[in-house]
This record gives sequence, structure tokens and C-alpha cells, in this order.
Amino acid sequence: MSRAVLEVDGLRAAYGNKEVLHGIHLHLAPGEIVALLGHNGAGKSTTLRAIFGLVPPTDGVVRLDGRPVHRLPPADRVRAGLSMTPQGRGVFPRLTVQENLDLAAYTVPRGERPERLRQVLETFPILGERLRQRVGTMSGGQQQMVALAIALMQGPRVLMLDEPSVGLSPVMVEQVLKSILEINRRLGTAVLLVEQNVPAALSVAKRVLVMKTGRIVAEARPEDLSGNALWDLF
Ligand SMILES: Nc1ncnc2c1ncn2[C@@H]1O[C@H](COP(=O)(O)OP(=O)(O)OP(=O)(O)O)[C@@H](O)[C@H]1O
Repeated sequence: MSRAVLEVDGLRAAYGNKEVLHGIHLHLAPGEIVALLGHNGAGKSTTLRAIFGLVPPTDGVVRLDGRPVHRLPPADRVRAGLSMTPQGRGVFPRLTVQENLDLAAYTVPRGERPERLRQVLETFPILGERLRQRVGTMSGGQQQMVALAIALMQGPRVLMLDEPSVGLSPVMVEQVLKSILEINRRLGTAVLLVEQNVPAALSVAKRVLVMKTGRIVAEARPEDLSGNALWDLF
């Protein structure tokens, strides 16, 4: 098996003195899409935030391509190849698409920015037609595409997405899932996807991990989950 692109080992995190992650172990192979599922409050968002460095881990190791990154600030994790689209999308609604993408490129060396922008617009042609539109005036699905495009500007090896389908109509969920698959296929980006929409997650993931009260309690492949088998894991 090829070496994991992301490895998380014994990750613990707390809010104040309340520990909410009790030792998370997970890994992603290069180009793999893994879904992290679980009930509200299980700790899925905190897992992504701790991997990204927004919540300081109290213990554990995060490695990207074998290199420890858990002591780096988030901007340096981005430079190392890790990007995250937070819940609520993390776009600047009053700015245009172009301005959002320019801001996203702050970690990218200046000379590489035009080529990066070209690649991103190749993946999201609709954004190329709307570079001067304010993001807040776009539909929810298009705003989610801007959020994905922002992450892609950073050229990630691993993309973490926190509930990209939330608040979207079924048609838009479909579009966003297509975009995730397209990014994965064209660029070989590994994806760690947190989703409440279980069918959506199962339709794109190669593997699912189930979290319960701060721990990963089960792992399965979507094709092995027939009928109620998934719900038995929760
Ligand atoms: N900023 C915070 N301050 C204090 N406690 C928090 C904070 N954010 C989350 N928690 C608590 O941490 C635990 C894990 O929450 P988290 O948001 O990671 O779960 P989740 O699985 O992502 O749930 P959801 O799907 O509702 O977002 C919960 O008990 C939650 O109440």
C-alpha cells in the first residue's frame, strides 16, 4: 500500500477543560475520498478543526506526506498541502469571485498564481463567467463552488470539507458532489468529507468512518453496507 498522505494518530482536543476528542486515529491514502459520519455533537467538525490547527490539540500527531504538521499554524499547514472548507463555506460574500480567489492565493508564490487560477477555472468554468459577481448574490450551490475553488487555489494534497451539502437543494447537492469527484479525479486530491447527508457521502466516498462521542467507532466500505447495516454502526 502506498504511504498515507494524511495520518492522524491519537489526536485529542478540548474546549476549556472538557475533552471532546479522545484519541482519533485515521489515515487517507493519496487520492482517497473518506467520509466521516456521526450524530450531531459526535466531534466531526472538531476533528477537522484540530487537524487544521484551529483547535489546538492537547495530544496526538498529524502528518502530511509523513511530515509532522501538528505544531504548525494553519497557514503553514495550507502551504504543506492541507486545505479546509469550513461549515458555512468560509467565503467573503461582499467580495467578488475574483477577490475571493485572490485572497485565497495568499499562500501561493506570486509567479504560480495565474496558472493556479487557470486550473481552478478549468474545474469550475461557471466561476470564470462570474469573476466580477459578488459572492453573496450567488445561489447556495454556486457559493459552495466558490468555497471549493478557494480551497483549490491553495493546491491541496488533502482537502477537508465540513458539510458541503448543508442548506442546498437536491440538484445543487448533486452539483457539489460532482465537483468533489471532479477535483479528486483531475487533481488526485484526497478528500476527508464530513456529512450529515449520509446518502450523499456514500455516493462519493471509498471508505466511511463513524464517530461517536469523540472517538471513531467503526469503519466500512459503502459497497459492504446494504440495508440498515450502516445505521447499526452508529
Ligand atoms: N466552540 C465550542 N465550545 C465549546 N464546546 C464546543 C464548541 N464547539 C463544539 N463543542 C462541543 O464539542 C462536541 C463536539 O462538537 P462538534 O461540533 O465537533 O460535533 P459534530 O459531530 O461536528 O456535530 P455537528 O454535526 O452538530 O456539527 C459537542 O459536545 C459540542 O457541544
